[in-house]
Amino acid sequence: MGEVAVDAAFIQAIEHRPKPVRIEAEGIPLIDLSVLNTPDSDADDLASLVSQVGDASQKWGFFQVINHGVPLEYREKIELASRKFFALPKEEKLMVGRDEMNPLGYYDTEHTKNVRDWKEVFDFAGKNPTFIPASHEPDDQEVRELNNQWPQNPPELREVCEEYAKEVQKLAFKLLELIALSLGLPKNRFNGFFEDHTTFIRVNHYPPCPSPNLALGVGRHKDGGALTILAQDDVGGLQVKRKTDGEWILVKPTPNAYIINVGDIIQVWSNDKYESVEHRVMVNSEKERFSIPFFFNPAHYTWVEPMEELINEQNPRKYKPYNWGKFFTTRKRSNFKKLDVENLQIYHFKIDN
Ligand SMILES: O=C(O)CCC(=O)C(=O)O
Ligand SMILES: [Fe+2]
Repeated sequence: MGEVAVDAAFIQAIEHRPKPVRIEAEGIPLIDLSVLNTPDSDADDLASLVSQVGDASQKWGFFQVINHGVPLEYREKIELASRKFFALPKEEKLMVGRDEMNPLGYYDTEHTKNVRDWKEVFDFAGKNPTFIPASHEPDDQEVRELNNQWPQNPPELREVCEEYAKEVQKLAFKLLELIALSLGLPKNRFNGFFEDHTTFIRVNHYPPCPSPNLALGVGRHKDGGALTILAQDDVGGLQVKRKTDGEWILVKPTPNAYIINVGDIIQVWSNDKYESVEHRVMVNSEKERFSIPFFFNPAHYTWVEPMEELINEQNPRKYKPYNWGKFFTTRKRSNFKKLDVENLQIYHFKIDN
């Protein structure tokens, strides 16, 4: 049986394994952001863009953007440098290994829903230092300072990562404003939550896998933060769970586009108008794949709750407030070690109306 060539820790339950027939996304909207970078664009063009973002966030929770204003050279440089980093011997990569104290750096044993992912990652924070709660314990008020860990090799990794993060952050704020407008809120309604943001950027490397029918690069999950801005290479493997029928849809790579998805925080802010949609990553036996998600997250002390302006008698509040930093640290715990309990999810804060 050539089938089982991977460690049992990687094997998905039968119902979560990828199917041999793959459906490609026709439906994931492709949105042109050039209006944002055209100084004399008119109000109608902006209104049309806002409604496209709103429709896509509501129907799919996912969309791709082109003409997004992030110069291609930054993306090419980080891709090249991270290829060099992942090609290093494991011992060298582990010199910047993540541990329970510092969740930033190199890591190859992440578990999603308690099954090991077929990948290795390098995480760095968008702001250095970044502050998060010292523990997941609700009564512990202590705050921990996180610092990025940079490897010696390749020497340019630090600079290209920092430059990339700076550029993508500009796009993140533009998208945040479009989403606010699409909900009928003032453009800068969410901006204040991001002053001390806890954004982190992950470089994912998915090596070829001898049993792509049994394992996943990342198991099914929803992104816990506000927004994710993902660069994927031309190999493909990201699948999104279509809201209409629950089918897994492959997101076909579009050169130089970014894939955007609304995370759990926007779901809560929008009081469920928008939904953070489940996705996962398939691996294949021939090609390695690289992807770079930028997880745009608010300050750790943010209390996440539905926007007052969106709540009324017909549309009552659907969530109790929760603390983002505690949510984040609780989640991090479960992907560091295999826990017997279910991962913390936003529905744990749901109010039964
Ligand atoms: O690699 C990808 O395409 C997506 C990765 C992802 O969903 C994640 O890291 O949260
Ligand atoms: Fe994700």
